[in-house]
Amino acid sequence: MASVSVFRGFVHGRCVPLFTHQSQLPVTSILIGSKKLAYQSNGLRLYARYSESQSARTQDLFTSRLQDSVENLPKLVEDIVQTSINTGPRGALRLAQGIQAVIGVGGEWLAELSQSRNSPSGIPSQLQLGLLSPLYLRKLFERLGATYIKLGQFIASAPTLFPPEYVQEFQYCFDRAPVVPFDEIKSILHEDLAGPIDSIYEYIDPTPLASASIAQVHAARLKGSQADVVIKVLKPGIEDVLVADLNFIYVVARIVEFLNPELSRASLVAIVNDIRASMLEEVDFKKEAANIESFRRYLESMGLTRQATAPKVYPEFSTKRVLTMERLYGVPLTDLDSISSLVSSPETSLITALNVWFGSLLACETFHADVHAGNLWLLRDGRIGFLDFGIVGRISPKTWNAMEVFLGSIATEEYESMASALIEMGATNTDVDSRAFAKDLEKIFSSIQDLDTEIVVATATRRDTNATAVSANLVVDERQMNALFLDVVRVSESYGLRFPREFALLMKQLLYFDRYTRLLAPNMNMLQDQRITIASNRRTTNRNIY
Ligand SMILES: Nc1ncnc2c1ncn2[C@@H]1O[C@H](COP(=O)(O)OP(=O)(O)OP(=O)(O)O)[C@@H](O)[C@H]1O
Repeated sequence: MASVSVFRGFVHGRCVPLFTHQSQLPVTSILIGSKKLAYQSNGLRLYARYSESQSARTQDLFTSRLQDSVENLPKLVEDIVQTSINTGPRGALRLAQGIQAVIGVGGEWLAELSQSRNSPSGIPSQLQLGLLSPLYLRKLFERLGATYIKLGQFIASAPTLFPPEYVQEFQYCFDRAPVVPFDEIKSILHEDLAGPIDSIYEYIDPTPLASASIAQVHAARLKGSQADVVIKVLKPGIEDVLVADLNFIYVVARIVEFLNPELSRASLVAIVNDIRASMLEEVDFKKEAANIESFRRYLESMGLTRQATAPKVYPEFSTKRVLTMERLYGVPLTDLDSISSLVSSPETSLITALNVWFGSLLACETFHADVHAGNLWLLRDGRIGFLDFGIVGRISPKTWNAMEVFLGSIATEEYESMASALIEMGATNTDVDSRAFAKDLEKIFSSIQDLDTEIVVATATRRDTNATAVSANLVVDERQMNALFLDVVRVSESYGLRFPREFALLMKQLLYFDRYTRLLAPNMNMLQDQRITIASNRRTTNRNIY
């Protein structure tokens, strides 16, 4: 029977040659002498070199790891083959582009290196790690395009997960992406829209309003109604690039998780799968148009159109790659100076934004799941403008009920209800010891006393009575807040809980809103303020009444 060599891998930190061959033997593990261990399962046999000096416990661990590996190997191979088939020829093209990018940035690094060799101060630290140093890795990501720029943005916004020098350097990934020439944009419009472009648009500004990683946005005016619009155009070839890159990243994650099963606890593959699914949704503007429409319907049905809006979509001039929508005029919610010149109370605007967004969690089919400052504006007419519905989440009433209890319990420090809310949300078949879980959560939250905090004191004077009210609020460093939530997730996972994607999406939005609160209403507590309609208020109100 012929054996097929698969690859060399690491099992429990030791390099082992892995290979398979056909066999019909039942599942067994055999230690062959002191040097070799064989394990047979599912018609596969796997050998590993092994040393006598290992302790019995390590041998057991080793055998069980090996057993897992063998069981997972056929699925891994099948997955890799299937993913390669799905990727098709674009995989080869992307590989060539990848090599070109590495050669390009590698060349820059070599040139700088040879220059600094002659300098008396020696080789600067930013060159020492080669292409893995923050500067060159960021340059490489930029050359590799959309997917990696998005990954770069992820690194830049996750200071708790990545070293500060990388977080700092990858902030540049939020800058403008390379501009697609207007002629290419015009030819996409020409291909996608029914009828000549001049018969639809009176005018299109050839200089883009924005050039992001996936799309480019141009200001325009419609022919008949003379309405000011923007045209969001998907950058050419972006879908192929995303499919090839995300499939590649998925395969790498699968292999890494196979070689180091410890990582499966951090659900590496699940994270990559989530990123893959949400990024591929973003490249279909028909979906984005449908999300905007459902948000507008929500505003209409709740009577909120005077407080907030999302751009009206022109479906007759929109396709999968082109989105024509009403142009909004406003400033990001973080531009405090401009906001103060538009409204007398930035705090009221923030409360409106929070109420509209919290309300959408249940009353709208989807919720906006990317409320970074570029997507949340204060409009010139004082309304809140929600832009960019590329990433949305859906939350079931059951998850939201549990989420309400969770948020309420943060404010009231009730760890038993926090534990049962998390158990409710995190799908698991195993019985969770909720008391022990509550104790662990309490430990995490009691560490909040060790966080760097700052007390913000605000005063307000009533004109009629001249009475002055003083309020104080504890402000916790944003990074530490992030770390706190990660700790909650980590400890929950150690109890076998797996949270739905919505949980992470919701937490991320809360962190954005937390940032806006610090800026626009530093003396307000988002989770406890009576003017904001979320669970914790209702719970507190009820408790006060009864
Ligand atoms: N309806 C609109 N009115 C005015 N400006 C708009 C409108 N839609 C988009 N823009 C401008 O274009 C920019 C990019 O748009 P959008 O966020 O929808 O694209 P994106 O590709 O999803 O960007 P990113 O990936 O950075 O979130 C916005 O930040 C805004 O400046």
